[in-house]
Order: sequence, then C-alpha cells, then structure tokens
Amino acid sequence: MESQAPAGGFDSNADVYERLESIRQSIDNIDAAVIHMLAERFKFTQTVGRLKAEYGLPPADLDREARQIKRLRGLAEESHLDPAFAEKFLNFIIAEVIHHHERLAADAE
Ligand SMILES: O=C(O)C(=O)C[C@]1(C(=O)O)C=C[C@@H](O)C=C1
Repeated sequence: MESQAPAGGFDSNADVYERLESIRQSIDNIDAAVIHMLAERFKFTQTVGRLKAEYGLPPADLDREARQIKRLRGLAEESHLDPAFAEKFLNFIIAEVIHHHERLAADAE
C-alpha cells in the first residue's frame, strides 16, 4: 500500500499503527456491546416464543414487524446510518427469532 503524508505533517509508521490500534480497540468495544445487546434481545424473544407456543399464537407478527422497520429506518436516518441496511439487519435478526419460535412451537405440540 502506498503511504501518504497527512495534511498536518508527517506521521511515522509507528504513529499510524498506534492510532489504528486505538481505533480498533473502540471498534472491538462496540462489537462486544452489539453481541451483549443481541444476547439480551434473544433472551426476551425466547420468552415471547415460549408465550406464543403456550397460547398457540403464530410465530410471526407482520404488523409488529412493519412498525419496527418504520421505527428503525427513522432512527437510522437520524443517526446517518443507511436505512436500507438497518432494515436488512432487523430482518436478518427477526428471521432467526422466527426460527426459534417455530422450534419452540414444534416442541410444545
Ligand atoms: O414481538 C413479537 O411478536 C416477536 O415475536 C418478536 C419479533 C422480534 O424479533 O422483534 C419476532 C417476530 C415477529 O414477527 C415480530 C417481532
């Protein structure tokens, strides 16, 4: 890779790697937070899945999903995150949740 001197002056390779390492530590902290948040979310959705299985409710609730997507797209826009990405990410998580719900419903039969 070609090296480029920044506008403010010349940084040694060691400085650049130090900065990169520091930014990566923050990225690692955020990735850890995302995993912890997802684990908590799945704990709650498992509780929802058990409730749905017990009372014979359908695993998916498309009206609820439409409201969640609308809300998350709005939050993404406010945060300068691509709303299409936010929607894809939520759909990816919900698809996994629905698999879990279906398994719980099958076990309850
Ligand atoms: O709220 C529910 O009814 C859920 O089952 C949770 C959840 C979700 O993961 O947010 C998953 C599936 C539904 O289609 C809607 C939402």
